[in-house]
Amino acid sequence: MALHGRVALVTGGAQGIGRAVAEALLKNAAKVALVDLNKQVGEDCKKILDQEFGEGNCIFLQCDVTDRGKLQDAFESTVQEFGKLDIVINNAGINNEKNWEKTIEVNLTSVIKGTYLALEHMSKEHGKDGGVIVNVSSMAAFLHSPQQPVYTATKYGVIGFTRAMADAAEEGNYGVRINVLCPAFVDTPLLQSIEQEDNMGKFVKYKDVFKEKMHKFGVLPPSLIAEGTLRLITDNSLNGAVMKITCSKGIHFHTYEALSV
Ligand SMILES: NC(=O)c1ccc[n+]([C@@H]2O[C@H](COP(=O)([O-])OP(=O)(O)OC[C@H]3O[C@@H](n4cnc5c(N)ncnc54)[C@H](O)[C@@H]3O)[C@@H](O)[C@H]2O)c1
Ligand SMILES: CCCCC[C@H](O)/C=C/[C@H]1C=CC(=O)[C@@H]1CCCCCCC(=O)O
Repeated sequence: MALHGRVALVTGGAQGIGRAVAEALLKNAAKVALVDLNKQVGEDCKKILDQEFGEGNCIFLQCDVTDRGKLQDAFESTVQEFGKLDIVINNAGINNEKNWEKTIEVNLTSVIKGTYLALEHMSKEHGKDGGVIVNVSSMAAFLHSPQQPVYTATKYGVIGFTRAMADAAEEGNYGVRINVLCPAFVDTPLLQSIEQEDNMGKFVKYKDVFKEKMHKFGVLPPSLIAEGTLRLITDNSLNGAVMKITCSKGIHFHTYEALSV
């Protein structure tokens, strides 16, 4: 899929990985809806992106992705503003082992909601023209994190759901490709949450262990994650792909043994 003139919705788009993806999309002449809970950061981000890429190419929609109605409104506002929807990046995520139910709501349940809403607006089964969905998981789904058991579970879940939905989309001829992104540590504000007892709960005592892992494995720039995301969007051969991004191997793909059925 070429990006020029395409319309993308990015959840968690106000900062971090989501903002980097939004910038990369705008650089390639796509239109972007930044969907984020944080009003101030989101409005500031939009102002900067408008200055860099011109007005009319980006909107900010304050929305809690766990609120199904608000998320549906954000999808509808995006189509109302730009006339269509081609790309959805379900990126919003949190790290909270104390309020772990919230972590499941944001990191997994809302990715499922966002995927189904994306299909309502892009799938041929709904009379639309097709598109691409990228769901954001983590390398925590491959090198599980004893300091983040529920975060780890949500990221495993995003991979399983996305791979199953990609097969469903192919079998059902939705015209939509669905891929999953698994970055290692990335230099964003999310990493600061490992210091907070409010986020880590009883696991905060292991924060030095976590920092040692960050030192060992390295920390990626958000721009590299954006590069990988654009590849998942533009490479029409990719559906059900599990992209890993690490300091040691860069952008690469996880392969699964074919089940002998
Ligand atoms: N930073 C990393 O090391 C890393 C590594 C692998 C995967 N990830 C994943 O990448 C995604 C983005 O993480 P990040 O590092 O950019 O984090 P971040 O905290 O910098 O940005 C996340 C954004 O999501 C928004 N958000 C949080 N909850 C929301 C909600 N309920 N509704 C709407 N928006 C909400 C926040 O306001 C924020 O702007 C997450 O899914 C995260 O799990 C991050
Ligand atoms: C504080 C919240 C931020 C969480 C960010 C991210 O989702 C976490 C990933 C790490 C969690 C445990 C790991 O080992 C994961 C990192 C594994 C890195 C593996 C690299 C392997 C390699 O380089 O070959």
